[in-house]
Amino acid sequence: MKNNVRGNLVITQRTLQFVWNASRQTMTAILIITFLLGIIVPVNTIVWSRFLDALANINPDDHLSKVILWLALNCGLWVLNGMLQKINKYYKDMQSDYVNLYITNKVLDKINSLEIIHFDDPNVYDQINKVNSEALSRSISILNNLVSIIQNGVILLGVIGIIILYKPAMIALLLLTFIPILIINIKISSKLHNIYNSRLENLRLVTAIKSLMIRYDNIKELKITQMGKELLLRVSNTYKKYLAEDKKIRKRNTAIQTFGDSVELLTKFFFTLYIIIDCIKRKFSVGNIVMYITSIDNLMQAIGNIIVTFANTYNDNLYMRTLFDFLDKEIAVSEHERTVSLTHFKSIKLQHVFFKYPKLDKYVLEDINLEIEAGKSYLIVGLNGSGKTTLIKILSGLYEPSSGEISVDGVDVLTYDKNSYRNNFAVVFQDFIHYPMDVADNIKFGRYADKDNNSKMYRAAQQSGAIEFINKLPDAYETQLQNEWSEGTEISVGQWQKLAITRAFFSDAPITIMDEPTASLDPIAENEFYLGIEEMIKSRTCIMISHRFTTAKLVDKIIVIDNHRISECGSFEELISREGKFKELFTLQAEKYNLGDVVYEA
Ligand SMILES: Nc1ncnc2c1ncn2[C@@H]1O[C@H](COP(=O)(O)OP(=O)(O)OP(=O)(O)O)[C@@H](O)[C@H]1O
Repeated sequence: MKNNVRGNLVITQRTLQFVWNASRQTMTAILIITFLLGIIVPVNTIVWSRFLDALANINPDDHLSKVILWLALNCGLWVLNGMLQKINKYYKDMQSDYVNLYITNKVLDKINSLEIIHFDDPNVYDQINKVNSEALSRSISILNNLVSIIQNGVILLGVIGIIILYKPAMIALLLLTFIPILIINIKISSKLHNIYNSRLENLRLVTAIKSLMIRYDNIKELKITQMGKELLLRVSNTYKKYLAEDKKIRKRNTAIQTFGDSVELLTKFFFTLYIIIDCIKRKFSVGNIVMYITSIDNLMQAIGNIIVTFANTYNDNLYMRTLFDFLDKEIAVSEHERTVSLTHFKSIKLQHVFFKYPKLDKYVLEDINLEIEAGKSYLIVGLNGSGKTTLIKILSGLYEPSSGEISVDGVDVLTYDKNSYRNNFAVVFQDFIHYPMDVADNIKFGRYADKDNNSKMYRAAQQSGAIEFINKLPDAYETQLQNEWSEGTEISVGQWQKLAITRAFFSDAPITIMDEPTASLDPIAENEFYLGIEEMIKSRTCIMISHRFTTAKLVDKIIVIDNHRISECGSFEELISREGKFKELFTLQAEKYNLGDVVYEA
């Protein structure tokens, strides 16, 4: 969207559509009340002038009824004005909550629909951050601007109606004096927005440091390394730098705005003086003189408000543009129409697959040729950074290969609907999620469609070996996890890993992938895990990444990744009989387990 008049109108219109969609009834109430509030001002100006005239023309023996009537009417209008203001505030507060809910839903829905590749771009984080911190207040501000424009527009029409009877040229003259004020306001808004944008990434870093400092998991390391002070210093240095910049900007803006206000006041003074001299010459009544002076005052206020509102809307649009740019973000990262559902398969084949991450020039996977057969089990081994996890991400459909083909039973994977393809996988990543919820949710999130199937949950916990520690928790499966929440219980790293494995067992996905599943397990737990895996291997396709070669004999095939390529692939017997990378790594690890007379087979 462009930053021209048309672009701004489109953003304003889309924002108002948002506000309107959030709650139509509340918005209708706001518009009606705002209109009434606008009418009250010119009506009250006339009523007050009539009161003054009735008062000026009163004789000692006259009845006071006329004076009392106008005064009572004036008073009644003020009471009505006060009531409407309060009711309008109530509706505006409600509307603000509805808009908050509406925008939150839209943004989270969009975040949910983004692919992992979008999150490799730091700009996406800046955008989300800006949207999260600004979109609500800006859309409410645009609602307030709309309300202000309607109210001041009605006032403007009312008082123009009064002044036009007196001197129409005055209106044009007044409008002209406000043009420079509008330009100044827009320039200030643009500048502030540019400054805000230039700081986004640094401020995001500061927020990340602040939340890092209050994470329970991090506190132990911060206490030992005593890096809390250093982090605090970095946060406060960033703020101090911006504080110094803001001081300069605010000083200049204050000077400009004070000058603008003075010009406005002087204009008002000269207009009022002119009206008084002119009306006295033309022998107008006191009531009429007061009516014209008040009308000029109201007119200037209404024009001033409308101008400030336009400048604010322009400013808000700069922020709302980010929301709409974010919501309009292209989701399709592939030009293929992926509509076919994948329910079952016999084999997944990778042919000449190359892959590089968007930010890297080098390939992380090179010429990968591999067949994953349903019902078989695999172990992927290789040095750190060789590309094992990346291979899993490609296989499970999180990234598309840069070149080469993945096919399912001979059909290009790009034919299949992404989610239906991903439903075939249960993956335990190294950095799996610790859901801040209870144990049951942490397990059932593996396949939430089966959330009512508790016996399946108990079976999965049995298979993973998690059942024992879960039963010892204060509320067993209903125990809230993590100390940060009331009644929360902290569990160990290994116990979290067991839960993540249980989550995979709970899922019925035909392929289970586990990236370093035993890294945090004690020897007994590791043994239990392998018993569970032996069971799992019988019914599902299983792929494991592990630096521990204990699994090597359990699986049908071992895939060795060396320097981003598959260097070997075969059964344990085949690979151990070759003088390759696998034998080298296996022998190295086996030697480490050689304790005196006892040789522990890996
Ligand atoms: N999102 C990403 N963006 C850019 N580079 C990445 C990304 N993820 C991983 N890499 C890089 O890709 C390479 C392979 O990473 P990968 O995680 O696949 O290795 P790995 O074999 O699983 O390592 P480890 O055994 O340490 O888990 C590494 O050099 C890593 O820095």
